[in-house]
Amino acid sequence: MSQYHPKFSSSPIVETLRSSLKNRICLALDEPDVVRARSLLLAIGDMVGMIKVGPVLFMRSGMRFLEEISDRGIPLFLDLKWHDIPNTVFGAISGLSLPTLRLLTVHAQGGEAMIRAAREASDSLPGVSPLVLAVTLLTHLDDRELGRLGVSDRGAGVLGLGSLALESGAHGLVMAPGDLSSARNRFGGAPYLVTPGIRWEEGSVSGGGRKDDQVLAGSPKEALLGGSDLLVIGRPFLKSQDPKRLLEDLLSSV
Ligand SMILES: O=c1ccn([C@@H]2O[C@H](COP(=O)(O)O)[C@@H](O)[C@H]2O)c(=O)[nH]1
Repeated sequence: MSQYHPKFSSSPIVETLRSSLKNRICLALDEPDVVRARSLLLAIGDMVGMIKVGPVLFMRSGMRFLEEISDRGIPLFLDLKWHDIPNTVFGAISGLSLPTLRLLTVHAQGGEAMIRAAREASDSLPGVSPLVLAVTLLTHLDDRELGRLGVSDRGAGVLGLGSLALESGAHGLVMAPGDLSSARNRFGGAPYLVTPGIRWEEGSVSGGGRKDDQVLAGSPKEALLGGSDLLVIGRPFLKSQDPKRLLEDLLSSV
């Protein structure tokens, strides 16, 4: 029997985001060279559902590049994975002013008060409030590393952190493709579930058959079948000779 958690009922803001995105592909723009980042933005920015900016680009271009994406009307995911005391996280999020910002991240391990502060700050932003996503267990952590962090069972760790985060006000979670099915089984369809660690080898263009540091990589099909709302893909596009064709092949295969 499914252990669906009745507390997590569908929220209009999550449903609106689900129905408004062009597709479920999110380009992770982890490009240190701003000129190259811009050329990828111009090549495929209008074709993906969302663009994610994390510390790699943010440290080089600050808010400027985020504003550039937002000015183009592209849904934006700010992935700075805050993990700090509640007051600091509240202050960071409440300073945001990006009209197309739709997702932001905190670490679930920051705990209940921090996640509540993130949610409160996000709710108070003018315009459409971004969803607060909590990162459960990072996709590069193998069992040995998890053991050293005191986590003996990955699945239980993801579900435990996921429960904590959703009960504390997070709209959704970030997890590896292989963790999705048990999360959907436990939490139901309401939370917005995002999956990085996407790798594939299909069709005429390779989607980065190598896993890089993504120990828990899974294919786009696995992630979609597991119930992912958004597939976060970086290096396969960043390293591709023809990112537009790679994206077209991917979109036609899923
Ligand atoms: O557990 C996590 C959380 C976030 N990420 C981010 O997703 C992308 C993945 O990029 P690839 O190049 O496709 O591996 C990257 O921005 C990470 O910071 C993650 O990989 N795992």
